[in-house]
Amino acid sequence: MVTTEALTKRYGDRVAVDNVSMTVRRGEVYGFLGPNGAGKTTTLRMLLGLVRPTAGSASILGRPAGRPHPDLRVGALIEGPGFHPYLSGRDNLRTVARFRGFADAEVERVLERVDLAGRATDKYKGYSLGMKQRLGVAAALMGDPELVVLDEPTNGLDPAGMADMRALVVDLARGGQTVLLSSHLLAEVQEICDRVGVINNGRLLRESTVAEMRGGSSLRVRATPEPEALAVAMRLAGDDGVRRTPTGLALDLPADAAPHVVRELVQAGVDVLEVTPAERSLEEVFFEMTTVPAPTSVDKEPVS
Ligand SMILES: Nc1ncnc2c1ncn2[C@@H]1O[C@H](COP(=O)(O)OP(=O)(O)OP(=O)(O)O)[C@@H](O)[C@H]1O
Repeated sequence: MVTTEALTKRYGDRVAVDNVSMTVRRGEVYGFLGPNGAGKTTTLRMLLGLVRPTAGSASILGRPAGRPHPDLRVGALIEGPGFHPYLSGRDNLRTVARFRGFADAEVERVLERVDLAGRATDKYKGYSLGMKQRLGVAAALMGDPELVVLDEPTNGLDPAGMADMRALVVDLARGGQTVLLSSHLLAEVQEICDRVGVINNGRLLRESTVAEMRGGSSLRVRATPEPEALAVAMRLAGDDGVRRTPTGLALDLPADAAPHVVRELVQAGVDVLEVTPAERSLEEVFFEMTTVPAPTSVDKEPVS
């Protein structure tokens, strides 16, 4: 649905997007993940033809990015919706629909889709932030696009608004739409995305499925006495497959190995207090990828 090759955008000396090559596949929810200023919005703007790349190329639904085409079924919400405060949600969407050549029936369809039909006659200025954002998504959904691009769709929303937006994204994907969304929220991406591209300082650090990004699962074991437990753990998971943690041992074994581990520990006379399957969160992985080693004391400014 989307591919970019060495896509780059410079603003003067500043490189906002640096050699980004990414792929979004049909039917997936792709999370473009990175901290503020990482280059997410600039990349999305280039895909939509709102900003011209300095170098590299991008294609969207098989066509070069940035060239409008009547068959190009792409809907987008970039950097918050711009609606008229004194018009109702419905009238705002009707204005958009007229401009884009859609019938009023399409307005009703998208209002239903984002669960705003019941509040469609309320003025936009009276909407909650979550409703405003959903109205923006409704505008993006006109014409039933194959690809929906959403820039930080949950930014600034309260927990209920975030949950509504996440549910809406999952619902779009279930309905067959491909969703490309940006976010700085790892938990959110972990929850709703199939694949993730991690961007920092303009560079794409990694692109993979959420499961691949998090790596294999491990088993957390609390058992006593620990030296005996450690010996059994190393026999089962290998010398490199066991780590000591503040609460016990972490074994690089899948969750379904738990019964076997428990049996072996008990047979060795070890008391098993707890065995829990654990996966690394995307957050842990992200920090591993993006953390720059702290400067040594020699590099530090003298304290005055
Ligand atoms: N029009 C512009 N002129 C100059 N610099 C820009 C412009 N647009 C973006 N930048 C810079 O490019 C970098 C990437 O910005 P971008 O908005 O793409 O990041 P982002 O990941 O979307 O972050 P945020 O979540 O804060 O929007 C930032 O350093 C930003 O200051």
